[in-house]
Amino acid sequence: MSLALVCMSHSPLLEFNDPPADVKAEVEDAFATARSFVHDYDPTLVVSFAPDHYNGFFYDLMPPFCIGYEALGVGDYGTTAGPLDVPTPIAEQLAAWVADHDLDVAISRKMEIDHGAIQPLEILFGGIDEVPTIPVFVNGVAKPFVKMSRVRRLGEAIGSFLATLHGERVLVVGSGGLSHDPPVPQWATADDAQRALLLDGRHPTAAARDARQQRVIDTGKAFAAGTATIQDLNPVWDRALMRTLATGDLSPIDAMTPEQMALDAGNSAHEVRTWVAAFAALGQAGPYDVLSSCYRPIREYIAGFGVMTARTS
Ligand SMILES: O=C(O)/C=C/c1cccc(O)c1O
Ligand SMILES: [Fe+2]
Repeated sequence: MSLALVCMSHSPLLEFNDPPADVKAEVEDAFATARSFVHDYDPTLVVSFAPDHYNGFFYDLMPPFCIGYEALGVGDYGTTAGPLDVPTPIAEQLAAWVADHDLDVAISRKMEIDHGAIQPLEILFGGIDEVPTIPVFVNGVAKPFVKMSRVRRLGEAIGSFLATLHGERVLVVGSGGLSHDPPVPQWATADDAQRALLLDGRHPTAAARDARQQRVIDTGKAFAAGTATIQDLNPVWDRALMRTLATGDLSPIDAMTPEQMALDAGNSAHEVRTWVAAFAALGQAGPYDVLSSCYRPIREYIAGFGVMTARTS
């Protein structure tokens, strides 16, 4: 049984802030390469590892991982709102398999997902319900964070299940990272209004959503102009991680700690957990080859921006 993988940074600023034309063209090329890879592979099932940014998961109940049995996009930053085509019986079997492999994963029969999960589906497939998709939430924003070894083990457990699905062509997607520090509030430093959002800010008014998003868009513009106070991108860290993922030996990642990751690469660098889970899943089908790999630090997007495709050898 073979598996295929696309890992990509996401940024809600793709449609709002423009980097220099050559950089934008490089990103478009990387997306086109990934699209063509996916088109040739022609997946029958997608498993999407993605974080959330306090649009679907809040501190009233924040799991480290959650498998969606049904899911819908919330429509932040102009992304598609509405239901995904989730194959519920397969998602249920997946959750049972993962539980049987000693991993404690939440499930949701109504998972609300944001740009983190929606953007790759739109970019790769042109829509959110084109191919049956099981969304797997991997917390990459809200402390506390589980160990990286736990993320690797989740990916391995999911990959070992996918390897049993004869007759399916499964694409695993990891969405997020790499180094970046967008102005997502942190509980410890949040004011009262921000804490209310972090606690249970589901379904904001359009005005509240616009205000929140405008702050991020403005920060991206200021970051590009050199006037933002957020932590800088770290291309050395990003490229090193991409090299490790490409080797097929993910064991060095177990030593990464959340504290050091945030210091080195920003508070949202934890989103790389999705890449680690996706590569760990891919590795369960045997050795793999990275077929394309592209990287640019892009301040306009507030993202160390990487796109990788890989496939079982
Ligand atoms: O508005 C948010 O919550 C997040 C914005 C953002 C900005 C840049 C890169 C990312 O991965 C983001 O999620
Ligand atoms: Fe993000």
